[in-house]
Amino acid sequence: MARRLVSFGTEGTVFHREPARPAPQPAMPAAMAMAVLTLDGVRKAGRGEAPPVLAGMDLAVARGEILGLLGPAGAGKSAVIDLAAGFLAPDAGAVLIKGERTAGLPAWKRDIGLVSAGADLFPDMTVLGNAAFPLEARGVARGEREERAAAMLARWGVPAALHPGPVGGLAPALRVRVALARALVHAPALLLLDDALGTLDGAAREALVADLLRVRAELGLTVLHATRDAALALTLSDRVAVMEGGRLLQAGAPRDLYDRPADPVVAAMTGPCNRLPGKVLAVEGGSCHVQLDCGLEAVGVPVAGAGGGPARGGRCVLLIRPERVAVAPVPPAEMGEDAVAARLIEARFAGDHLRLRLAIGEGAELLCHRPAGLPLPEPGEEASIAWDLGAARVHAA
Ligand SMILES: Nc1ncnc2c1ncn2[C@@H]1O[C@H](COP(=O)(O)OP(=O)(O)OP(=O)(O)O)[C@@H](O)[C@H]1O
Repeated sequence: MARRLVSFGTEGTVFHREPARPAPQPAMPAAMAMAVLTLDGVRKAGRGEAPPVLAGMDLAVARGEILGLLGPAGAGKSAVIDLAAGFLAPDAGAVLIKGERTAGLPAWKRDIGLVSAGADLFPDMTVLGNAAFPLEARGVARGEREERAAAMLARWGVPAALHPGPVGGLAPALRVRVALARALVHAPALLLLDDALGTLDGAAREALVADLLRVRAELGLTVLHATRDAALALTLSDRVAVMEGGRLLQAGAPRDLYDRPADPVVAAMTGPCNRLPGKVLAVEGGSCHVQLDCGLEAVGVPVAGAGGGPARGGRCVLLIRPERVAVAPVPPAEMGEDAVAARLIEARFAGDHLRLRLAIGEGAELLCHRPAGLPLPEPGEEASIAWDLGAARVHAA
């Protein structure tokens, strides 16, 4: 029998070949001129028959902002970093740093610092030598550069005096810290991080995220960081830009992206999400009534995507995050008017929460995250589920 799921009470400096008088450039829009980094309609073709690396990318990183580039392998995140760093040239469009076009400007003349995956330190140099290198390349005298490098290393919790030898044997977390000190010692306008925290996990990663946020506040950094890790992107960033296949899918504040993804792909990339396919019965007053393929009837918020919103009679998909599904070890009538029968398939302990797999309707499965310690049904036992109307979002399929 069709049931209805609706609201429930859960809740280096060399000058060369530059023209004496630069050619006049078209006027920049104000927002572009104020951004530290701008990608303006950047295209980059793939190799041979491969699809484009970037298919018309617009992106702006504002001064003082931490912008996370989030996407799967091959999305084009490193390409964006490499374009900003000057390791890659666009086929069309423009890359601007502090409002200045960068075409032809080599990497070492750009006002940037870069930490790539694996940190890429000079293995035979000391910690201090590595951190001081950008100043040495800029002709800063030895005494001053070592003083500045030591101060920057201390900011990252690496006292140079404690690490007098070559960096070759340093632990991964220390390597990343030295690489960060090296990237920032010359006070660049933009810090580029290409999966810089990818070699770290657990406490080491947590500590580095905390230090990045602290140093950002101390120095007023502007950061563009690329990662495949949704949790890291959401935690570290003021804004996240979600990419796939060389395109920007959606950019926004972490909370907005997570709670209001523009489409199911962004929803899946930003965290675990249940997808229940169905057919639209009606769209009225900000609600979308859906006949789910599993036989249940449900209501969610209709979402207007790039191709339009859900329309009566059309196929759709209802999305709901696992933590927005309430579960009770009681029959639906006891849980509430809009609760629906469910059966617990499996409960797995995940530290700060339990991961429940529940069977609903005919052949559908729902993932649910619940804080440990709440009363839950045993596997195989009858149970009930419900969710708030606003937690379910309906997209046209
Ligand atoms: N110089 C280049 N010219 C043409 N294609 C390239 C170039 N560099 C990389 N690519 C291709 O561009 C695509 C995007 O690669 P990119 O490294 O930017 O992805 P990514 O999102 O950073 O992935 P990952 O998370 O694995 O690092 C890949 O298919 C890659 O093979």
